[in-house]
Amino acid sequence: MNTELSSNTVGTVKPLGRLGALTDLVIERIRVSDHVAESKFGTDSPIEDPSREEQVLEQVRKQAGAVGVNPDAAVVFFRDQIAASKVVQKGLFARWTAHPEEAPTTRPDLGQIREQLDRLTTDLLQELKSTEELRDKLVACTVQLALAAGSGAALEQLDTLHRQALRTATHSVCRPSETSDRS
Ligand SMILES: C=C(O[C@@H]1C=C(C(=O)O)C=C[C@H]1O)C(=O)O
Repeated sequence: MNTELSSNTVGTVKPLGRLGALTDLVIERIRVSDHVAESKFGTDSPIEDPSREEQVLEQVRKQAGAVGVNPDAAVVFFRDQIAASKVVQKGLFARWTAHPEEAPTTRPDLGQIREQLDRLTTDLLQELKSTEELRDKLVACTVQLALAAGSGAALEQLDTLHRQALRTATHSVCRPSETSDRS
Protein backbone atom coordinates (compact mmCIF):
# COMPACT_ATOMS: atom_id res chain seq x y z
CA MET A 1 0.00 0.00 0.00
CA ASN A 2 1.19 3.50 -0.77
CA THR A 3 1.39 5.27 2.57
CA GLU A 4 2.73 8.51 1.17
CA LEU A 5 0.27 11.38 1.45
CA SER A 6 0.55 13.83 -1.40
CA SER A 7 -1.98 16.36 -0.20
CA ASN A 8 -1.46 16.66 3.55
CA THR A 9 1.02 16.07 6.27
CA VAL A 10 -1.40 14.94 8.93
CA GLY A 11 -0.44 11.28 8.62
CA THR A 12 -2.90 8.46 9.04
CA VAL A 13 -5.54 10.27 11.13
CA LYS A 14 -8.81 10.08 9.23
CA PRO A 15 -12.21 11.78 9.51
CA LEU A 16 -14.10 10.32 12.45
CA GLY A 17 -17.13 8.10 12.74
CA ARG A 18 -19.17 5.85 10.51
CA LEU A 19 -19.04 8.26 7.56
CA GLY A 20 -15.30 8.85 8.03
CA ALA A 21 -14.13 6.73 5.10
CA LEU A 22 -16.73 8.21 2.71
CA THR A 23 -15.85 11.75 3.81
CA ASP A 24 -12.15 11.01 3.38
CA LEU A 25 -12.75 10.06 -0.26
CA VAL A 26 -14.96 13.12 -0.81
CA ILE A 27 -12.15 15.34 0.51
CA GLU A 28 -9.64 13.50 -1.67
CA ARG A 29 -11.79 14.25 -4.74
CA ILE A 30 -12.03 17.91 -3.70
CA ARG A 31 -8.24 18.04 -3.41
CA VAL A 32 -7.83 16.49 -6.85
CA SER A 33 -9.87 19.48 -8.12
CA ASP A 34 -6.90 21.70 -7.23
CA HIS A 35 -4.87 19.72 -9.76
CA VAL A 36 -7.71 19.96 -12.30
CA ALA A 37 -7.60 23.76 -11.88
CA GLU A 38 -3.80 23.76 -12.26
CA SER A 39 -4.12 21.75 -15.48
CA LYS A 40 -6.68 24.17 -16.99
CA PHE A 41 -5.58 27.61 -15.76
CA GLY A 42 -4.17 29.71 -18.60
CA THR A 43 -5.32 27.22 -21.26
CA ASP A 44 -8.38 26.96 -23.54
CA SER A 45 -9.86 24.14 -21.41
CA PRO A 46 -12.99 25.44 -19.67
CA ILE A 47 -13.76 24.74 -16.00
CA GLU A 48 -17.06 23.21 -17.07
CA ASP A 49 -16.94 20.35 -19.56
CA PRO A 50 -20.47 18.97 -20.07
CA SER A 51 -19.41 16.01 -22.23
CA ARG A 52 -16.90 14.82 -19.61
CA GLU A 53 -19.58 15.26 -16.93
CA GLU A 54 -21.93 13.02 -18.95
CA GLN A 55 -19.16 10.44 -19.25
CA VAL A 56 -18.55 10.52 -15.47
CA LEU A 57 -22.27 10.13 -14.73
CA GLU A 58 -22.60 7.33 -17.28
CA GLN A 59 -19.78 5.47 -15.53
CA VAL A 60 -21.52 6.10 -12.19
CA ARG A 61 -24.81 4.71 -13.48
CA LYS A 62 -23.21 1.54 -14.84
CA GLN A 63 -21.00 0.86 -11.82
CA ALA A 64 -23.76 1.67 -9.31
CA GLY A 65 -25.89 -1.09 -10.75
CA ALA A 66 -23.01 -3.54 -10.47
CA VAL A 67 -22.23 -2.56 -6.86
CA GLY A 68 -25.89 -2.65 -5.84
CA VAL A 69 -26.40 1.07 -5.19
CA ASN A 70 -29.49 2.84 -6.52
CA PRO A 71 -28.21 4.41 -9.78
CA ASP A 72 -30.42 7.51 -9.50
CA ALA A 73 -29.27 8.19 -5.93
CA ALA A 74 -25.66 7.65 -6.99
CA VAL A 75 -26.06 10.15 -9.83
CA VAL A 76 -27.48 12.75 -7.40
CA PHE A 77 -24.46 12.24 -5.13
CA PHE A 78 -21.99 12.54 -8.03
CA ARG A 79 -23.67 15.67 -9.40
CA ASP A 80 -22.78 17.19 -6.02
CA GLN A 81 -19.18 15.96 -6.36
CA ILE A 82 -18.96 17.61 -9.80
CA ALA A 83 -20.51 20.84 -8.44
CA ALA A 84 -17.95 20.81 -5.61
CA SER A 85 -15.10 20.40 -8.08
CA LYS A 86 -16.31 23.45 -9.98
CA VAL A 87 -16.57 25.46 -6.73
CA VAL A 88 -12.89 24.74 -6.13
CA GLN A 89 -11.83 25.41 -9.71
CA LYS A 90 -13.73 28.73 -9.91
CA GLY A 91 -12.37 29.82 -6.54
CA LEU A 92 -8.78 29.01 -7.49
CA PHE A 93 -9.10 30.67 -10.91
CA ALA A 94 -10.37 33.83 -9.16
CA ARG A 95 -7.54 33.65 -6.62
CA TRP A 96 -4.84 33.14 -9.25
CA THR A 97 -6.24 35.88 -11.48
CA ALA A 98 -6.27 38.36 -8.58
CA HIS A 99 -2.86 37.20 -7.32
CA PRO A 100 -0.81 36.00 -10.29
CA GLU A 101 2.16 35.37 -8.01
CA GLU A 102 0.13 32.51 -6.45
CA ALA A 103 -0.72 30.95 -9.82
CA PRO A 104 0.71 27.48 -10.55
CA THR A 105 4.01 27.33 -12.36
CA THR A 106 3.61 23.77 -13.63
CA ARG A 107 0.68 22.23 -15.51
CA PRO A 108 -0.29 18.64 -14.63
CA ASP A 109 -1.80 16.39 -17.28
CA LEU A 110 -5.63 16.49 -17.26
CA GLY A 111 -5.86 13.01 -18.77
CA GLN A 112 -3.97 11.48 -15.85
CA ILE A 113 -6.02 13.47 -13.34
CA ARG A 114 -9.22 12.18 -14.91
CA GLU A 115 -7.94 8.61 -14.52
CA GLN A 116 -7.46 9.37 -10.83
CA LEU A 117 -11.04 10.71 -10.66
CA ASP A 118 -12.32 7.54 -12.35
CA ARG A 119 -10.61 5.42 -9.68
CA LEU A 120 -12.18 7.59 -6.99
CA THR A 121 -15.60 6.98 -8.57
CA THR A 122 -15.18 3.26 -7.95
CA ASP A 123 -14.05 3.78 -4.34
CA LEU A 124 -16.83 6.28 -3.61
CA LEU A 125 -19.50 3.92 -4.95
CA GLN A 126 -18.17 1.17 -2.70
CA GLU A 127 -18.47 3.51 0.30
CA LEU A 128 -21.96 4.59 -0.73
CA LYS A 129 -22.86 0.91 -0.64
CA SER A 130 -21.35 0.21 2.77
CA THR A 131 -23.00 3.28 4.33
CA GLU A 132 -26.41 2.74 2.73
CA GLU A 133 -28.22 1.65 5.86
CA LEU A 134 -26.89 4.51 8.00
CA ARG A 135 -27.58 7.12 5.31
CA ASP A 136 -31.25 6.13 5.32
CA LYS A 137 -31.57 7.18 8.98
CA LEU A 138 -31.86 10.95 8.94
CA VAL A 139 -30.87 11.81 12.49
CA ALA A 140 -28.06 9.28 12.87
CA CYS A 141 -26.71 10.17 9.43
CA THR A 142 -26.81 13.92 10.12
CA VAL A 143 -24.90 13.46 13.38
CA GLN A 144 -22.30 11.19 11.74
CA LEU A 145 -21.90 13.56 8.80
CA ALA A 146 -21.31 16.54 11.09
CA LEU A 147 -18.69 14.51 12.97
CA ALA A 148 -16.93 13.28 9.82
CA ALA A 149 -17.05 16.60 7.94
CA GLY A 150 -16.01 18.66 10.97
CA SER A 151 -13.10 16.40 11.91
CA GLY A 152 -12.11 15.90 8.25
CA ALA A 153 -12.02 19.64 7.52
CA ALA A 154 -9.92 20.24 10.65
CA LEU A 155 -7.53 17.31 10.11
CA GLU A 156 -7.02 18.15 6.46
CA GLN A 157 -6.72 21.86 7.30
CA LEU A 158 -9.22 22.87 4.64
CA ASP A 159 -9.47 26.58 3.92
CA THR A 160 -12.78 28.44 3.45
CA LEU A 161 -13.00 27.58 -0.25
CA HIS A 162 -12.43 23.86 0.29
CA ARG A 163 -14.84 23.79 3.27
CA GLN A 164 -17.48 25.34 1.03
CA ALA A 165 -16.77 22.62 -1.54
CA LEU A 166 -17.10 19.96 1.18
CA ARG A 167 -20.54 21.30 2.11
CA THR A 168 -21.58 21.18 -1.55
CA ALA A 169 -20.21 17.65 -1.94
CA THR A 170 -21.97 16.27 1.15
CA HIS A 171 -25.32 17.95 0.50
CA SER A 172 -27.09 14.70 -0.41
CA VAL A 173 -25.19 12.15 1.71
CA CYS A 174 -28.11 11.73 4.13
CA ARG A 175 -31.04 10.68 2.02
CA PRO A 176 -33.77 8.92 3.97
CA SER A 177 -35.83 6.65 1.73
CA GLU A 178 -39.63 6.88 1.87
CA THR A 179 -40.09 3.79 3.97
CA SER A 180 -37.15 4.03 6.34
CA ASP A 181 -37.13 4.63 10.07
CA ARG A 182 -36.28 8.32 10.35
CA SER A 183 -35.11 8.18 13.96
C1 LIG B 1 -13.00 17.82 -13.05
C2 LIG B 1 -13.24 18.44 -14.21
O1 LIG B 1 -13.95 19.67 -14.28
C3 LIG B 1 -15.37 19.68 -14.24
C4 LIG B 1 -15.84 18.75 -13.20
C5 LIG B 1 -15.99 17.41 -13.49
C6 LIG B 1 -15.95 16.39 -12.40
O2 LIG B 1 -15.95 16.78 -11.23
O3 LIG B 1 -15.88 15.17 -12.70
C7 LIG B 1 -16.12 17.01 -14.84
C8 LIG B 1 -16.07 17.91 -15.86
C9 LIG B 1 -15.92 19.37 -15.63
O4 LIG B 1 -17.17 20.00 -15.83
C10 LIG B 1 -12.77 17.91 -15.49
O5 LIG B 1 -12.82 18.65 -16.49
O6 LIG B 1 -12.30 16.75 -15.53
